[in-house]
Amino acid sequence: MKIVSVTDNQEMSKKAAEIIRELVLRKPDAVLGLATGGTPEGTYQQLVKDHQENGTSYRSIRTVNLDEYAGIDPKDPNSYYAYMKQHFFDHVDLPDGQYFLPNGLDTSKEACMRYDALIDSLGGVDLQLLGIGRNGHIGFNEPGSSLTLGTHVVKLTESTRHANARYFGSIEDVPTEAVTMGIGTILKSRKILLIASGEEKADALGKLVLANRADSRFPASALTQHKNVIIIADEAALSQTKVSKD
Ligand SMILES: O=P(O)(O)OC[C@H]1O[C@](O)(CO)[C@@H](O)[C@@H]1O
Repeated sequence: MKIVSVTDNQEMSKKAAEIIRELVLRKPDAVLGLATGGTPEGTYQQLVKDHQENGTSYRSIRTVNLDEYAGIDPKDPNSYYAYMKQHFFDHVDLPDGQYFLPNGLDTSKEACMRYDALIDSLGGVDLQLLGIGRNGHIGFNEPGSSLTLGTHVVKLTESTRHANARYFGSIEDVPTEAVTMGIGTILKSRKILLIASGEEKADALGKLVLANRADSRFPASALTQHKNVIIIADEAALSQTKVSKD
């Protein structure tokens, strides 16, 4: 795992966007694995700015998202589909029909298998963007998740529901389940870019940097099994590690 230490969220977002942009320029039909949550918002802002200023094109790019809440209509403003439209899809020239998310309204085993088959049919993910949960979740793979599964339905932990309640009216409105790419799916990506910002991620980052084997109690540790992982984290997120700014 390569760790890049940056000053703050803005520098993290710029560096992450630069890596994505380089791939899009080098491979205009690349498959991008995308993430939601607070952390990647700045990265999408940078990519949109670059598209508007420099014309970087997404015409032939395909994207697949990590996860979606179960039971939430894509039209619901709290869906990850709506998040992606709001932060990225509606502001670049990525054609409709070239972006995919798990379907929160069809959580059947068949639908999950179809999502993995779709990713395979696109040729696999070139670059998977990841955030990290305070408890070490990646995608919505909570502690205790199998480290080999494909896309599947998960029960969200109360800590994740509370962390994400800021987007909902109240904790009662936060779904209890989600559909997520499994860690098996994530590890198939050719490259993984994990971003982390802020003190609330310091504990998780501290554990991740020290991890030397995959342990299902801390799902992000599965990244130790992948040969091409880059972590971009700011000083606050790295405050419990010995990694210092380059
Ligand atoms: O960036 P945030 O909002 O802290 O979320 C961290 C992670 O949690 C999730 O939103 C799921 O809870 C992931 O999609 C994300 O990577």
